[in-house]
Amino acid sequence: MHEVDYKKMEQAVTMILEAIGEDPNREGLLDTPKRVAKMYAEVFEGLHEDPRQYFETVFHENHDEVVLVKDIPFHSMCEHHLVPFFGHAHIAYIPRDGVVAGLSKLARAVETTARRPQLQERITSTVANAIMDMLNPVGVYVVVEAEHMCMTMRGIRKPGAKTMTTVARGIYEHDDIKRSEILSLIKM
Ligand SMILES: Nc1nc2c(ncn2[C@@H]2O[C@H](COP(=O)(O)OP(=O)(O)OP(=O)(O)O)[C@@H](O)[C@H]2O)c(=O)[nH]1
Ligand SMILES: [Zn+2]
Repeated sequence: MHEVDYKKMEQAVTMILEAIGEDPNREGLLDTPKRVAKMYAEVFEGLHEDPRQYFETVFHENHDEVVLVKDIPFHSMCEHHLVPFFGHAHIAYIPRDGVVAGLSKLARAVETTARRPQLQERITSTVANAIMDMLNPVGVYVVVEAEHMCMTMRGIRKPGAKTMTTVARGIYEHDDIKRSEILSLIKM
């Protein structure tokens, strides 16, 4: 388990406040470095976690059609600007030989993967690969939609712009009908 260096984060936040011309000693800012350090520790707590851990326990159920968990909300931090991006992940897979995961574990995999400096594409592929590696399903299709604050509050300033990323593995790589089925279930 990697220990977070709170002291170092507090010093860094104090330096940022000084650098923008603030007075880190004024009353309202006195506890800010501590709060920010705690906040970063929380939003980056998935950094040294492996989402595959959630699929170590599996169940056996005679279900050979799609399992889709949709509208899984997540928050992450864009690795380029360290500002939030957030939205929803949708995860579909077709079990092989009746090997299914606990439903909450799909959401846990998203949560762990999102809680580190990230790119939306990498969240999408990391989750898909973890399920592929651990459940060996017939196919996995992961769709992520998110709004990036780095495109909203700064830079290009386009609030409302949504980024969609998809990763298809197994049967979904070559089967557009199966992919369309998932996309229409997501829209329902
Ligand atoms: N592919 C990808 N790009 C991202 C993600 N989050 C942020 N970005 C982009 O990362 C890019 C960084 O571009 P740079 O030119 O290095 O940085 P910048 O000058 O701050 O860019 P602008 O945002 O265009 O002002 C920007 O285009 C962001 O929109 C992500 O999850 N995936
Ligand atoms: Zn960004």
